[in-house]
Amino acid sequence: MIEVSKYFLRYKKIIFFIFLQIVIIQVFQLLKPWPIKYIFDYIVEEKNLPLFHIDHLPIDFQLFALCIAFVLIYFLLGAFVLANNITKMSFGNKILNDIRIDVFRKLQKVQMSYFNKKSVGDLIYRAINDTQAIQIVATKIMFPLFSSTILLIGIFIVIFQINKKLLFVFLLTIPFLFISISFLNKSIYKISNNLREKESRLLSAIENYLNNIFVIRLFNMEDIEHKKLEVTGREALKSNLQLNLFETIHAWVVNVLIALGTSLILWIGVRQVLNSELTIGDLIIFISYLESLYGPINNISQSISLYYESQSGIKRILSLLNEKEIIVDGRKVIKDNSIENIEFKNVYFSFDSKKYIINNANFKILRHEKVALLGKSGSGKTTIASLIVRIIEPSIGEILINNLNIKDIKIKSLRENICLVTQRPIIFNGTIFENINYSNKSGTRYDLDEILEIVCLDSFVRNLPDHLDTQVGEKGAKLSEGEKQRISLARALLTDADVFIFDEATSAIDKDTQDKIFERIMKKFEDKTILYATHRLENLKYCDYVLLIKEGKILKADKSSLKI
Ligand SMILES: Nc1ncnc2c1ncn2[C@@H]1O[C@H](COP(=O)(O)OP(=O)(O)OP(=O)(O)O)[C@@H](O)[C@H]1O
Repeated sequence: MIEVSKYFLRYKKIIFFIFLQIVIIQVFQLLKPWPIKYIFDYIVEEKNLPLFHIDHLPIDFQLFALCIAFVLIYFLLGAFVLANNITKMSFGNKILNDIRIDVFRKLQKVQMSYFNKKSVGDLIYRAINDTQAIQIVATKIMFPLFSSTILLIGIFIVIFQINKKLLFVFLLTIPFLFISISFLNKSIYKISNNLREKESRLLSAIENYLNNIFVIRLFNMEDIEHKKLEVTGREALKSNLQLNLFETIHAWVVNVLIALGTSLILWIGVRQVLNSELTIGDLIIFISYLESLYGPINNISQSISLYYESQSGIKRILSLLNEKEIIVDGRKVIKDNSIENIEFKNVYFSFDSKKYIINNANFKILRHEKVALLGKSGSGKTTIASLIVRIIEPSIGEILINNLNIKDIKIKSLRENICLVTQRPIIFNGTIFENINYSNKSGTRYDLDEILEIVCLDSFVRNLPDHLDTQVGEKGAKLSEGEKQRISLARALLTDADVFIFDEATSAIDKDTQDKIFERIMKKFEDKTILYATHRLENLKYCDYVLLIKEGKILKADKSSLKI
């Protein structure tokens, strides 16, 4: 709870305002039956009201005033409840937003190995559902608990003034209520924990299904996949039913105990009225308070169950927010166009701390050099590229840029100056222009003609009816793999990076087009440092020398020594 409280403390003023509204609301709640009491005890008995020195006024007018007061109390109560709900909702949404932003920020910082351990479905569940647990603490636990406590105290004070004997009878039922509630809460906590895990598993299964729908069809796996989904869905449903069942039993036990207490109080109260120990007006107040008295107790019990339910969500969110294996940002900024060298010094890298993918890498790339990273599939080319832009970090050794440890450099500055084009192009749902212009933070609509020509997309775009404003579909569904790669390349070339890393960025493009693209890039970006990963020997003609990766070792090689 202490860790969660920082989200609340940011809104101290709003919280104070909400508490104030709650106090006013509870005062109106307590006032509700009083006009009726006065009508029965004074107007019906044709006595003058003791209130507000209005005993000289006619009885009709006093009755009218009490009727107006009755309506006014309900009107003002409703108005304050409305204002309170709006304030609570906006506060709850603010907290939810803050936590979600922190979750997304954290996801940007955690080591990539974190994503090996967690499925996307699980992460979506944490970001959407688990974050709501903290919102629930605020809106459905903290405030209802406060308002119920205030109302309970108010009711106890008033009833104590009216009739101590009845209050004592009522108080007897409370321990039974709480004992049974805490017993049921334990079961609810266990089931809700289980339900969260199952629902997160179901979300992962659905996400997996939707992502792989193409392969599922190709291999006629529909029936098997549907069965898997059915089993996961059934498990989630079972937990959901269990939770529902326990919540219903919970409400049942509470209601029976409430009925028991109420009948006891009525039994004694009515007899007191018959013996003239209690006025009818007081009994009306009493019965009315009884109804609202059990409301707060019920609220408190529900808040306790919700507290237990929300614990598992909060735990899951905190485990993500407290994840220790993060990439810590550096402080030093690289000036634009100033990268003189990139050096690997005794670098080892392993995804699982067992086998080193990169095994004592030592090399230095100098300014303006064009370097090919050559290696078989799975040899570690992407790993080297990811290390340079600090998507992952060396297990041992150092990477230096301008003789500065990469860990000391601000990540933003690093990635502004070194641009990586990934092997698998990442395309967003939007237009071609939006996809290419993504890297342009200024928002101005650049003239893309030159870039389009370099990546051989000019005639393709020209022939489209909507040209650059053509929608590409979800993940670029309306484009070929080669077109996606060229859009991804264009996006990178639009940046003002000092170093470009192309990780097999043209692997899906035909040889002639690829040659044209390479030639144009090398000419246009002659003054840039370029590292490109490839497993095709014919691509070596554009480099000054080759870094050859074999079994995790990296050797510098002359391209003429390799058979092209
Ligand atoms: N997230 C990961 N977790 C565990 N192992 C991984 C992960 N990503 C890659 N690997 C392993 O690391 C090794 C190097 O992978 P990498 O992607 O760097 O190779 P590559 O040379 O780029 O291959 P390709 O030419 O096929 O793209 C491979 O054996 C791969 O199985």
